[in-house]
Amino acid sequence: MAQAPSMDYAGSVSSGQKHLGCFRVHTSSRLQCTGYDKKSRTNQLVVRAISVDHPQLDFSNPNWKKQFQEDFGKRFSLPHLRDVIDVEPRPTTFSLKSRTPLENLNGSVQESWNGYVNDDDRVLLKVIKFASPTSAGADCIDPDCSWVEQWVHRAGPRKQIYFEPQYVKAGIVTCGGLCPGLNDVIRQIVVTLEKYGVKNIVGIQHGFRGFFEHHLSEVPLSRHVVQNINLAGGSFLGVSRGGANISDIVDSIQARRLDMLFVLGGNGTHAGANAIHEECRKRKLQVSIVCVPKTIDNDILLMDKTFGFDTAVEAAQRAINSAYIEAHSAFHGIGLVKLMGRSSGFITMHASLSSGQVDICLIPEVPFILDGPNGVLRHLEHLIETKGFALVCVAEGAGQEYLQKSNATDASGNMVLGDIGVHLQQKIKSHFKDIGVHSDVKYIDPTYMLRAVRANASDAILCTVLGQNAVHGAFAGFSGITTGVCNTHNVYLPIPEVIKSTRFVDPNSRMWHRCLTSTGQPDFH
Ligand SMILES: Nc1ncnc2c1ncn2[C@@H]1O[C@H](COP(=O)(O)OP(=O)(O)OP(=O)(O)O)[C@@H](O)[C@H]1O
Ligand SMILES: O=P(O)(O)OC[C@H]1O[C@](O)(CO)[C@@H](O)[C@@H]1O
Ligand SMILES: [Mg+2]
Repeated sequence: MAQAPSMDYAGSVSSGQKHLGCFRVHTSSRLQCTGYDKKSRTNQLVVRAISVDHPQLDFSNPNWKKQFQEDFGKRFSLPHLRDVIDVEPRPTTFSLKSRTPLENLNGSVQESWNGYVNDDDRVLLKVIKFASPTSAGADCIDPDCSWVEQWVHRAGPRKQIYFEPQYVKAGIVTCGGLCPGLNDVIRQIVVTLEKYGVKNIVGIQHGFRGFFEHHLSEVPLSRHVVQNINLAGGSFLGVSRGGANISDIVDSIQARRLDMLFVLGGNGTHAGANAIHEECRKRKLQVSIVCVPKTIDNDILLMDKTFGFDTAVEAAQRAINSAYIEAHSAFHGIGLVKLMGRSSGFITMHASLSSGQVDICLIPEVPFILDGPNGVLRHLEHLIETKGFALVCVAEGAGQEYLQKSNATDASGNMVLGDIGVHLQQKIKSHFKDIGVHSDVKYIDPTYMLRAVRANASDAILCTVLGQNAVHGAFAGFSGITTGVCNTHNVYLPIPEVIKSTRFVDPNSRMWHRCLTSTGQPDFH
């Protein structure tokens, strides 16, 4: 039997006269809160959409919103070099007019229009006002789902910078697994640095290992070197997992005399980059550490999407369409496709939605049972009976409770998963054999084909924006930040806020409901 998502006690909230006990649901970033119901004399589920960040807020206090916003402002304020060292700003060298910065032809300073981002510019993080915690996808702070503005910092070039470009040495490193668009981001970082006037740009090879494995030398980078690297997939600098000894890395940063480090990676890389930033602060180094989130899994909090995701979804279409053709042409054909997504089902959900051919979409966030009248296998029987074939799309992290746990981890400490695709294939085959119905199961696992391709057009644009904004963030003196897109606008976020947890598909969201509408699948529990 598949288990319901596990829950931990996460504190209590007060709402009016009610005192609610709240539990964190492990597959979501929400809390479920229960309160005593006088009528039934039992604890009842009162609300299931309170943000996990503030279970301690007293909502009966009329000032709670102010308190929340103050705290939010602190959490999302961007760490800056001047917080720990004396650094003076200077006028930017990043010219939007390809002429002397901030000057007209006659030499007078141009005040009216400048095209730079003001340090006080903000972007609204949440844009829906949910009328009730029961609204689809509701993400509430208090049990009444009150509207509270949550502002984050806008990304982009500032008028004032904190480095003298001609003396800057900048490094770029790509960590974790591959992702379409890595080369596009590297390229944009290099050309933007050059636009500021930076001449010393180097690539660190094979992730964090490149900092201390001596045979991995620095790769000099320039517009000329990176000109065409976006035409191929992979990483021009190489990637790796593991090998993040923070103190050694910071020693290496000092020895190399790096002033800026651009770190491209997922959750693990962001944790590493933040630790590097903290160590640099401790040593009072004038070094900016800026991340660009990279993951086909789209599992980074707060962002609309990460680069590479769209391309991976597109690459998955070939596998899904092939499985469909095979299943459709075979007698009682069942196509089964397993797609990447260690703990989040975004690729599988979006690929299923995009193809429109999938009958059953299985993701880690939504538990399912295989056997019994409500199970996946019974529904497959129904599909074979009614339409003669079926197509299943499963995320690699789904249904792990059905598989033997090995407790093995990769070099970065990520859990090595069991193969749900092979398990499902065997279960489906033996089920149809047992009930005496012919079936022809065709299993496709495209694995790395999803991420070893070059970025598609929309990801290439996203990479361009992110790469450029990363450089603007470093020159603006921020460190320990990452850059992303929130509600279509470009922002800087402090790293700890995006790695509080993995981002999951919300089973109460409209997108998951759309997927269910499209597949027509029932609840498998
Ligand atoms: N908590 C952590 N603290 C410091 N460093 C970490 C942490 N977790 C992972 N790292 C380091 O970050 C690098 C990348 O981590 P990981 O292999 O998990 O990839 P990732 O960035 O999460 O990307 P992907 O989406 O491909 O998994 C590795 O060198 C790893 O050692
Ligand atoms: O085999 P590797 O390189 O460790 O990468 C596998 C993992 O990388 C991811 O694509 C994330 O980048 C996961 O979906 C997958 O489990
Ligand atoms: Mg990871």
